[in-house]
Parts: sequence; C-alpha cells; structure tokens
Amino acid sequence: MNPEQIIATLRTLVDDGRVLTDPADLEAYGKDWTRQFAPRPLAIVLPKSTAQVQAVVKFANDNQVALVPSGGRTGLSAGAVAANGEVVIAFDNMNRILEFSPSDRTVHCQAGVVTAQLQAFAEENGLYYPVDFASAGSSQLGGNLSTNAGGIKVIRYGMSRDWVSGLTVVTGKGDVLELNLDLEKNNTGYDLRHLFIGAEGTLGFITEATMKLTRQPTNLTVMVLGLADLTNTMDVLQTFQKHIDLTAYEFFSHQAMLHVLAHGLVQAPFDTQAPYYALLEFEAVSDQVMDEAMNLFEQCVENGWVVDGVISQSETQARNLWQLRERISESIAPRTPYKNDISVVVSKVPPFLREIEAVVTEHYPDFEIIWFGHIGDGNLHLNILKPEAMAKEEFFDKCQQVNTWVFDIVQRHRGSISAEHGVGLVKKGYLQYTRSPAEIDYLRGIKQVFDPNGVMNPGKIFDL
Ligand SMILES: O=C(O)CC[C@@H](O)C(=O)O
Ligand SMILES: [Zn+2]
Repeated sequence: MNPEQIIATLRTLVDDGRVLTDPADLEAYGKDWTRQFAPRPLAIVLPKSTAQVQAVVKFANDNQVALVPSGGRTGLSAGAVAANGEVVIAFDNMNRILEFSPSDRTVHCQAGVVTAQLQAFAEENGLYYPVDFASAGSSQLGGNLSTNAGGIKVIRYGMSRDWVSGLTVVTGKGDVLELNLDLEKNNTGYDLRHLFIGAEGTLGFITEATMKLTRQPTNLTVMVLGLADLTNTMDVLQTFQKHIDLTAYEFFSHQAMLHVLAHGLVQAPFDTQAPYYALLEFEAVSDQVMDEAMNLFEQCVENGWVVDGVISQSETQARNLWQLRERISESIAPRTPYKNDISVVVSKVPPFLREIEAVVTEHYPDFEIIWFGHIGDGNLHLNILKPEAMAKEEFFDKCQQVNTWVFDIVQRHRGSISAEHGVGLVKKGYLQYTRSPAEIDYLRGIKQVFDPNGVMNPGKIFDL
C-alpha cells in the first residue's frame, strides 16, 4: 500500500476529520518534550473508542504499518516520537471519565484523560489521586501508565502501576483484552496488566484504565531545609522517617534553585545559602505532629546537618515552596539540558552522586551540572546544561560520552538508567547497563508474542 492508500483507508476506520495530515499537526503530534529527533509521521489518527483503535491496529497488522501512541507528549525519552513515517494514534478524543464507583473507590477512564482531570474528579468526589508531577496539566493517563510515571509522591504512594485495578488494551495482534477485571485480589496466573504498564506501547495500546483512589490527605505541610552537606540528605530523611510518614522527600542543589529564582515568580526560602536543599512534605494531622516536626528540625540543626529552614503555615505557602522544586525543569529548558533520570537504592545516593559529579567535572569543567530529584526514593535527575558558546551537535556528542561514564557508575551501584522517564529512543542504546542480556532476550520474546508483526511503537526500548 502506498502512503495515500494508507491515509485513505485510515479515514474509513475513524470518524470524519479524525485523520490529520497538515504539516503543523504532523510536527505537533510527532514529538514529545525531547528535542533530539525531528518528527516525521505519515498521519495522525484520533480514534474515539477501543473499537476504533482495534480497527486501526488490525489494519496496521495486515499492511505492515508502524504505529506510535501519543498522549500528552510530555515524555522525556522520545517514547512517543514518530521520526520514521509512522502513523500516530493520539488519544485526545478518548478523554472521558466513564464510570465512578464510590464504594470500590475506583474510576474507569479512557486513556486520554489528563492527569489533572483525574485529580480534580477525585477531589470533587472527596477522594484523592496521588500520582503527581509537574506535567500533570497535560500528561494523559495512557502515557502515564505506558511509562509507569512516578513523580513527587512515590515515597508514600508508589508509582502509577500501584493505582491500576484494571486495564483494557488492544494488543499488537489486534485483540482486545480486559486485564484484571478491576479486582483487588486475582491470583490466576500471570498478571498481564503489569506487562502493559511501562511497556511504552510496544506490546499494544492501553485504551481504558480503572484507577484506584484514596482518602484525601490532611493539612499537607511543607518544610524546606538548607543542608550543610549532601550526605545530610540521608541523615535528615532517616531522622524524620523514624517518627513521621513523609508524603514527599525531594532535593535540589543551590545551582538548580538559582535558575528557578532567575526565572522569576518564586522567592528564595531564606537568606542562608546551602549547597543542597531538601523539601519534605507530611500530613500535619494534629498539633502534636507539628511539634514533633519542629523538634526533629531542631535536632537536625543541633547535629549540624541543617543550616536553615522554613515551614509552611498555609496551603498557599506550601504551594509556593513546592514551586522551588517543581519549576526547575522549565527554568533550565532554554539552556538545552541533557537529561539523565537515574536511580540507586536510597542508602547509596550520596556516594553515587559524588562519583558522577567528579567524573563529569573532571572531563568537562565548563559543563554546568544541575542536580535535583526524588531523593527519598533514590531517583536523581542529572541535567547537564549546554555552554552558551557550544554548538548543539557538539554538546550532544560530548553527552554521549558522559552517558557511558555515568552509566558505568550506575551499573556498578546496581542502579537504573531510567528511573521514571522510560527508555524510548533516548536510552535504548544503554539498556544493557540495567538489564542483563538474558533478560533482554526474554523481553524480545514477550514482544514477539504480543506484536508478532512489529507494528507497535517499533524501535522503542530495544531493536528487534
Ligand atoms: O527535567 C527533568 O530532568 C525531570 C523532570 C521530572 O521528572 C521532575 O521530576 O521534575
Ligand atoms: Zn522526576
């Protein structure tokens, strides 16, 4: 089939006007937030139901047409980039919340429901959807699940995976499967639901999901602490965790904060300068918890771990303090950052971070390094900023070299090359640093079962 015939047939499979071929649409829908790949899709298809997705997947199988799923396109690993003439399946028109069960505390959604839409729906119904991150205003549920998105509350609430009680998927063969039937308990063999979560659309497309909700947190309170030294992140974490269940434990370097301050809108938390800052969040359910938090803070100061700190006294103050952390990504975006999203077990974080910093600064002293991330769960975001005078190509070439040094250290510490952003195109060349050759063979075997014709998001995670 030639491209015109493919487009003409696609038009018969979805509603009128739901196949887009305008250059502006191809450009917009063919990429995510990564900047390394030029988008070049053949067409954009906007189905409105699982049945329409199934029809497109069956057609793709019969005619060897490569498909790329597309949600809110906020991904950072090029998992949703269509750079090779693929057909993009965008879920924007599948954005309805279909059913709410207050007694099960579940909500059945189409894959195109936006994270913030689900959060707001939960809140309107007196409940809470706790998976949260800076891109919640545009990321879609299908993309969150396909990358098993994490975010800022993992330490307390886990990853997206932990909130799924059922999935509807269209496999690469074009079968519709309903996985786990929304059950809390279901020990009937392999749990295929979890194979599709984090599979980046390479086994099939998630079209609907039943998500669990939980009770709303009470009086979320935020502390920002200036740390005397990096290792103190762990001292402070342990001190607080012994007594208080934290809902978040994040960190950022002074350098990261300077970018946020320069970006405007946010103020420094206090005058004292520290090399690193920790942001803690907890539920101040009573005065007793608040007193406990203040005591722990004082203990940390007495031990010389904390040089200064501030605690929120209202919801607005808490929200403002979060800005210091949440705005880092956008404030460094104009500097063409080279991103790494790595993890190790929490106890290894300080030596791990130091080793990486040493190797990068030794070889590239002119690179500005920005550290921040979800240190409470061992996930660090390493952003390297392009020196103003350096060409983009030269910078990205040098970063490939940095990758091998960084990933050697990751491997030595038994860590992950992608803690939460996924593998996509950006990290696939490095998968072997975290997954053994035997494991990758099993992954390929699984891919073969669900997508024998290799039409589902080809070239992502690994090559066949
Ligand atoms: O921009 C980054 O490197 C991280 C983005 C996101 O995962 C965050 O935690 O803010
Ligand atoms: Zn993150």
